[in-house]
Amino acid sequence: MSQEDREVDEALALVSRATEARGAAAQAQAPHAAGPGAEPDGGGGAGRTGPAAASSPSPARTRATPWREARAVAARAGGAGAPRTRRVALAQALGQVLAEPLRALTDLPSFDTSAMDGWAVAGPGPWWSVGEGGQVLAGHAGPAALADGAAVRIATGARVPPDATAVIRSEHARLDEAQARLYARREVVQGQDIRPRGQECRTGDRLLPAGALVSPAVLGLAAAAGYDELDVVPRPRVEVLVLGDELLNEGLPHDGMVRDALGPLLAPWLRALGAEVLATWHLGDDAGALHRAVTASEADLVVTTGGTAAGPVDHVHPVLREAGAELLVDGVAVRPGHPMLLARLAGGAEGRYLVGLPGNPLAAVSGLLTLAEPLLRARAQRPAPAPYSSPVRDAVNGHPHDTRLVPVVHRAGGADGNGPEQAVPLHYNGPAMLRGIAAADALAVVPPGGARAGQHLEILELPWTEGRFT
Ligand SMILES: Nc1nc2c(c(=O)[nH]1)N[C@H]1C(S)=C(S)[C@@H](COP(=O)(O)OP(=O)(O)OC[C@H]3O[C@@H](n4cnc5c(N)ncnc54)[C@H](O)[C@@H]3O)O[C@H]1N2
Ligand code: MOO
Repeated sequence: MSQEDREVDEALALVSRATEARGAAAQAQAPHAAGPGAEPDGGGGAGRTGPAAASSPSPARTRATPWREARAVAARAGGAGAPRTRRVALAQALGQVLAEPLRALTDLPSFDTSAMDGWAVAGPGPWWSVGEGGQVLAGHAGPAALADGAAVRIATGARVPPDATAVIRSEHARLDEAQARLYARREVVQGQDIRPRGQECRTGDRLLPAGALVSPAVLGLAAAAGYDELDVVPRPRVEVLVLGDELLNEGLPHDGMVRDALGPLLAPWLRALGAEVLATWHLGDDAGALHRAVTASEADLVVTTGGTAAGPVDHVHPVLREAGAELLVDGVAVRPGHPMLLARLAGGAEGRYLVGLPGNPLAAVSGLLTLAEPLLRARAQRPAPAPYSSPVRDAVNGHPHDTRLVPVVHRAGGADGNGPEQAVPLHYNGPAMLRGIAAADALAVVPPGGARAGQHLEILELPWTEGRFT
């Protein structure tokens, strides 16, 4: 490993082989993430739980939904209700998905077009130069038909005159000005450098399917194909409620208070998942305020942070009960993040939902990807990315019963760095830590029991690596 690699490893806090070898040996006894910077799973809650909690059955454990099933439940919830569509001006469609297939409103090109600056010619040469020194320019109405044996100057993008048989690039032609005769410097092939009408598409051709993400290139294609507006799936509206009296919005932590790490993280992350974020509210630990906010919200999805566990100020469960919500997922067999929940809120013909994220920051990210992401994806009718897996460079400790989500970076394998890509697990993956995920490219899905070095693990990309634009 070069010095530079070492520095990168250090900067990204990568798990060292030595650490993992130790960890793998200890795996059978110790279910938790090992190595410097890792915390015992479930140990982020200010010492309220010990390492033994994960392996001793608890009420939460018995009703925890398996990780994959929890994602499927969330996707089904997001997909419930009638499909929705909204017509927006082209520029507003960026980053949204097409509600209808994009069909060409015109042939493209819509006329026979010169692909080069040069001469349009009819029949075999040499040709008489016609047009009195003028030329056929792009953006002009139909030129006159070209007589057999004639040549006229033409610009790239101009309409090719009727009866022209080829275009000769200016550098491949020689004009004898005295005689007004044009000679080709090389063989001329019928149709050369003419883009025939309809070469790219015919009117009505399906250019893209419904569900395609409107990228900058799609905007360009839609404009070329004649669109001023597009029918897109409206972004799901999300409201974020940050709970906790101990949270500060600025400055250094002091007197047992900590900075709110989730308010700044959630709104842009949710936007990257295709949502429109209506607001982020800081509600403290006030059950009344939470009840009012949940019942009054007009969002399709309310996301809360903190208050999911069973502490004295953990108000999410009681407030949901009081609000007549139906719990669809109440705890997930995943680390971190197992207290996460999904509820269907009363009211709203198309279904309104609440995702309760645990307060520990990486646990909240886990809940975001486990419950909010599939729900929003289905609601926005975005197709799920093709699942993919990557071999993990180092062994990763597993939880005995639960799935683990572990931040990883993608790195080329092999001693020379030219081998196939591997996922390298990062340090600082404890539930209360963001240091690992902030350096990560993705999260690896580690099955119960852990993974061997080289084992293929499912990879969850972070949404900004998927190329979202908003
Ligand atoms: N008796 C038990 N206690 C806990 C359990 C359990 O099963 N039994 N689970 C632990 C696990 S695991 C997690 S995760 C947390 C979930 O707790 P809550 O969702 O109720 O979250 P809080 O108690 O409000 O906060 C937990 C932790 O996170 C900090 N926090 C909260 N919000 C933020 C924020 N916006 N930015 C930064 N940090 C935040 C908070 O200060 C606490 O340190 O419960 C365990 N306990
Ligand atoms: O382990 Mo908790 O689920 O810290 O996230």
